[in-house]
Amino acid sequence: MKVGLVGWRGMVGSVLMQRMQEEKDFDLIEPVFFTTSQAGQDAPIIGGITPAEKTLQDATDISILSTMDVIITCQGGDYTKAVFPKLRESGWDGYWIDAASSLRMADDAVIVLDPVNQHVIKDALAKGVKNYVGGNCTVSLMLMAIGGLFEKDLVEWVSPMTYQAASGSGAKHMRELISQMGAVRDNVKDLLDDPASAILEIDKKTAEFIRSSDYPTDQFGVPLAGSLIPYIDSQLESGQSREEWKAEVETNKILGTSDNATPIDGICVRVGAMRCHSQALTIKLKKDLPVEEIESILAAHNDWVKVIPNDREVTMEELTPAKVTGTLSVPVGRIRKLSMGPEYISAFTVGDQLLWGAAEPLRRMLRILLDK
Ligand SMILES: NC(=O)C1=CN([C@@H]2O[C@H](COP(=O)(O)OP(=O)(O)OC[C@H]3O[C@@H](n4cnc5c(N)ncnc54)[C@H](OP(=O)(O)O)[C@@H]3O)[C@@H](O)[C@H]2O)C=CC1
Ligand SMILES: N[C@@H](CC(=O)OP(=O)(O)O)C(=O)O
Repeated sequence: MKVGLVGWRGMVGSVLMQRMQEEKDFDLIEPVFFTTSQAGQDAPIIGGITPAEKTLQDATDISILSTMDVIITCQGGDYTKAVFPKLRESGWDGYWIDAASSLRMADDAVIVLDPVNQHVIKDALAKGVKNYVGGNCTVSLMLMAIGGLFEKDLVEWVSPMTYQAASGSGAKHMRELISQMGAVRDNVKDLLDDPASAILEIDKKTAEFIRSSDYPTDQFGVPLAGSLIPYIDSQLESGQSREEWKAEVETNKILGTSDNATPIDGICVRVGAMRCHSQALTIKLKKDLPVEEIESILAAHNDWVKVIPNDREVTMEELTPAKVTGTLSVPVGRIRKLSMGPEYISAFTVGDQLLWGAAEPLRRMLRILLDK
């Protein structure tokens, strides 16, 4: 299979390349590397495979793109909007696998997260659907964590309150978060070095610095380190942010449930984590189940979810971005009955936003096509 790779050197694309090497996907495909800015430069040798096309191909050239059996793009929504319609209009009938959100809600596209919706993907393939799009990171990570409850039709509604990492905004934002962290410390270094200095002086100097124009905020526009940003993506008429809107529409589409049957709504917040999104979930179940049964349903759902007992020490060790970052593990813990009633439970989950949140569902979709 000739597989065109677009966006492979970006942040999501690089994670995809890493995973494809680890899983030896390159042994099974004929890769062709595309670029929007470096056409003609040397193509990379990834996974020990020298590509047949030894130079980077122009990612806007419809005639070259249309010779691909599959195109995987992590290039972003603007690229998809500019190239995809022209490619289809040219008569190209290959498989389009995309990380961007632009095509997600289109009728002829499936949102892919195969540990959760393999049946939806298989049905779509049988019907000849050719467009497969990765879901929003918070949505995919929530479903990897509590997919078992949805599978057993136990969920009446969910309210996810998110703690989203800087990586969701892109590589430059990750760099800025670290710059902010370093700047905060540098600003009070002398006071920190002096054990006799007053904490309120350190605090005052820090607060003034974070609010000042000297604080590096070119990317986020406002402070993140030492603060947080309670708004992600654009503003909608409904009062939701676009990120919040995605929770309900994408979850229901992934699950193949019609008319947004399961309400899912909460507030999305950016925090100073690097690449792991966390979410505190309030879940109303359709019936009262013992916590042990809920835990075993969650644990049995897929190979990556890991139920963390609601114990202080284990939770502090296991249920954090610091622990999970760079791994495919999706721990879920803090599972307990809430005082609102026996059907109301809490849960807290963490997942790597670039792996299950972005690259991994795309990689696995390619594998599904290869195994077809
Ligand atoms: N960030 C995220 O968390 C998520 C992102 N996505 C989707 O993936 C898209 C891409 O995101 P992301 O990977 O963060 O974007 P990046 O900005 O890291 O990469 C996008 C493109 O920028 C170009 N580029 C220019 N300069 C550089 C450089 N110095 N290093 C690497 N690439 C460079 C590359 O294209 P070229 O080679 O053509 O110049 C690259 O493919 C998003 O727009 C979004 O649609 C989806 C889920 C999560
Ligand atoms: N919006 C997400 C990242 C992202 O790219 O989402 P989407 O794929 O839905 O555009 C975040 O900021 O964390």
